Amino acid sequence: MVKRFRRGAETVSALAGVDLRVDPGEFVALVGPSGSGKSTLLALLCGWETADEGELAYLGPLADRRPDAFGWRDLALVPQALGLVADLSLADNVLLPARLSGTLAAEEPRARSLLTAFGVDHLADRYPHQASLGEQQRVAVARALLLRPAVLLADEPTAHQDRGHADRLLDAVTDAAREGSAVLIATHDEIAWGRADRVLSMRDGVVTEGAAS
Ligand SMILES: Nc1ncnc2c1ncn2[C@@H]1O[C@H](COP(=O)(O)OP(=O)(O)OP(=O)(O)O)[C@@H](O)[C@H]1O
Repeated sequence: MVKRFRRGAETVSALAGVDLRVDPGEFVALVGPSGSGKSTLLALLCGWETADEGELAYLGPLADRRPDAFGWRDLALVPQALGLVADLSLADNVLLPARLSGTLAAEEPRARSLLTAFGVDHLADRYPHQASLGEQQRVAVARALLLRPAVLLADEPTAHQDRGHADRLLDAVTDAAREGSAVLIATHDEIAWGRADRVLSMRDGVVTEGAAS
């Protein structure tokens, strides 16, 4: 896939010909310097942006559908900016995918257990602005995991965490892959690279297999 952005007279080639495949059950870490195109790739994969050239195809039960029409059960994203809803409590943010899919009561126990696993259960009734950035990030990951999405995308999901909380998030992400999700996370966290099934390196809008030396 190729993606260019216009910046005044300048054209930025954010993705210069990216070719990748992620299978169900696989945990793939995407590493690369700032500005190399990681967020742009995730934006294409979730349907926020469209490629200028090339093709994005989801297979299996997601085949022949556009990602911008996917529900939270199909694809969940943890964006770099987290995207929590400011006027919902942290618990209600986690439960939002269930509320939108009409399965609120059924998912309440899982929401509670994710909040507990991520050490934010005692903050369940607070609003995002009343929580630290790291706590908000853990809530955003819990929301993404809630409905066990077929595709899980996350942009630097451990960026605001200490090692202990980062490891708990990585445990949950690894579990998601073991339960069948196709997982792709952009990360600078070297521990995450070690836990992934595969590492892809991104530089100047190009992806190569393996960690860059
Ligand atoms: N909307 C946009 N308009 C113009 N240029 C953009 C836009 N979005 C991204 N870019 C440029 O595309 C390139 C790739 O950006 P991207 O955000 O994908 O990088 P990244 O690898 O995710 O960086 P970081 O690790 O800092 O989040 C950068 O040169 C960036 O400045």
